Amino acid sequence: MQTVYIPPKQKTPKDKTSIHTYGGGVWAISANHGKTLTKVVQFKFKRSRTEIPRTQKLLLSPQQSMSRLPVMSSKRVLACSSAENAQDLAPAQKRLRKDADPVKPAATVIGTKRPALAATRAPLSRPLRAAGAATVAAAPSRGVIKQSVASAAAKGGNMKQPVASTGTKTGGTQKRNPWDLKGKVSDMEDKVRNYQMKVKTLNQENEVLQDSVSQSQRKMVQVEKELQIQRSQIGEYERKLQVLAGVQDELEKVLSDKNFLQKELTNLEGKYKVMETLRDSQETELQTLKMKLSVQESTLARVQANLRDSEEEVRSLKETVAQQKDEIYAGEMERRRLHNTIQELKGNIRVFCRVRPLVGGGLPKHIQLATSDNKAITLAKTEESHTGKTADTQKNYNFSFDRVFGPRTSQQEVFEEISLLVQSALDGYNVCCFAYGQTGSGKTYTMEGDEFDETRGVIPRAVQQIFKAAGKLGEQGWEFTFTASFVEIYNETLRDLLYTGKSSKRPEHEIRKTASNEVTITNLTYERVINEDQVLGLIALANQNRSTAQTAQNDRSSRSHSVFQLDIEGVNAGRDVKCKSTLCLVDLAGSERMVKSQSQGDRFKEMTAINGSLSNLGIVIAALANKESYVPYRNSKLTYLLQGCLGGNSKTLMFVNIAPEPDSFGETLNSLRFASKVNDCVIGTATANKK
Ligand SMILES: Nc1ncnc2c1ncn2[C@@H]1O[C@H](COP(=O)(O)OP(=O)(O)OP(=O)(O)O)[C@@H](O)[C@H]1O
Repeated sequence: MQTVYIPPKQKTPKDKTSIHTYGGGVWAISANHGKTLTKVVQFKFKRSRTEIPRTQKLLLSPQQSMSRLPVMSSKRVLACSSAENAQDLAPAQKRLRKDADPVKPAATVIGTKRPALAATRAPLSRPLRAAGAATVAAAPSRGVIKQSVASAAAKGGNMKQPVASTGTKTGGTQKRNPWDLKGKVSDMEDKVRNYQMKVKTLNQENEVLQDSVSQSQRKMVQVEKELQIQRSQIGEYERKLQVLAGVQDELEKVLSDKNFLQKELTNLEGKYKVMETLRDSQETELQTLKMKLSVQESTLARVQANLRDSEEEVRSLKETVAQQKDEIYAGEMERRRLHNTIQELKGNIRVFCRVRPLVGGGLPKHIQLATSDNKAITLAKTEESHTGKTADTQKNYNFSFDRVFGPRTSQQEVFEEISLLVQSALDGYNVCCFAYGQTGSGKTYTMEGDEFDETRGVIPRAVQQIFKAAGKLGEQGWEFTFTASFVEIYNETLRDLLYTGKSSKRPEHEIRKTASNEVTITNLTYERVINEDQVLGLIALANQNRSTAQTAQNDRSSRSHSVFQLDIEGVNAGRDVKCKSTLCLVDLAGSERMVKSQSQGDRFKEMTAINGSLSNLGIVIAALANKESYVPYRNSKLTYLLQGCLGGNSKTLMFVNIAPEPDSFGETLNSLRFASKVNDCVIGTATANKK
């Protein structure tokens, strides 16, 4: 007989080691997840009075323990199949430890010489109570386990109480006498049978528990799968949560925007109300305006009807105007024709005589002007008797001219007589007006005059008339261009009076005739002018430039001819008519004789040139009057320059200016004689330069 038990003093260590039976062995499994598995087997055989003297303690790994499990026949065994099983059973062990007393991990093996007693391998997971009652750690059902344990405990309790077949009883069990070995053997055999039945029962329970464990494992696998699914779902939920967090942020932003928009909406609503009010007022105003508009439209309709009538009237008037323009043009042409006829009747070369007033006013006795008309002048000379015995004789020199102006004749009256000639210049006729007379006789006064309006001479007044008449002709479709030049002839040398460059670089000039037989001067300034002021400016410039060489009698201007020319070109595009003419205004040099001036040197040269040019002027005029085949224009610069204005295609006016002083009698007589010769000339009929 042998008895296996765990001594009460061997407590389960507080290091959470649990005790299990397996394979007929008793196992102490530490709490480190079964990695350290201690096999505790304690056999205590009581053979007669012999006691197994020593306790055997084995420390094995789970694998070793599995391969070296001892065989236990009818002993209580604590076992563990493997570390893995130990891990699986750990939670149940914890529960068991709460109920069971701690079991000392060490096991004492009694009777190691009888391992065959544990031949039947016990099923896994059968923890035992320290007091001998076994507890199954990995029981699938707590109730089952407890029941089994209770049963085992009850049986264990019986196990601890040896049955005495013979002998005295101790505690209800008959105690056999020491010598009753047979009885003892019988008791032991009973015990063995009990244990075998118990083992059988335990094996059955163990199978049930294994089934339960495998079910639990399957469930656990399923639970793990579910756990995995739930984890993945959790992951999915977390992702969704993140998305939802983003959505929440968006939502917050949207809410913020919404609040902002709400405020904006509130503001806009306020503005909208204001606009509505404004709209209402504007609608009212619009209605008023519509009413006004309808009134205006009706008015407009009336006005448009009136306008149509007016347009019709305007068309009619335009036709009338055009007709009248034609009539005006025809009248203008007729006026020109008549004007030209009158000029021709008056003679294409006319002579006006003008007597300068005396310094103190009045008229000297030797100059007598006709009172009947203004065309005669008598120069009377009283000749004293050489013997003194006879009375003084008076010799009269009578001259008649186209017009004689007395000393009181104003500049305006003088100009009125020549204004018709100036008009001819715009009609396309060449017009030449020159002043002849001795120095100081009033030539410059007649041609240029003074600065003031009343005393202005022929040139400024002619220029004024030209531009005024050109403006009026513009209404009839005429467009004019004017080109001015101012040249001085001194000692038969041409000088540009409009020159503005350095005097050292003053160019020389020559008179040339163009292919169209027009006279032109090389290197001369031809200034395009568009109004009267420009021309007056040029005249002022010319006066500045004019040479003023002083002499005993007068300045140089007296001994030079100044020629102002205004070239006029007119175009009437509507009637396809052009005209071209030149207005030539000449202030001749003084015509006094050399004897009187007692000229010497340069003065003599000057006078020779002057007399030459003036006498040549008379010769040319006479040649023209006599219709000679050869007219010596080129004998002097003056006649050469005035060739275009003196020919048959021009209207010429000569002023003969006479000084009233008695000592100028001779020069006056000479001037009047010269003028009378010119006046007797009848130059051919002038024709307008029209194309
Ligand atoms: N009709 C006039 N009424 C008033 N003063 C006049 C008249 N004619 C000439 N005079 C004056 O007589 C003076 C001499 O006249 P002006 O200079 O015109 O003579 P001129 O013939 O041009 O002399 P020159 O040949 O030297 O140029 C000037 O002071 C001028 O103002």
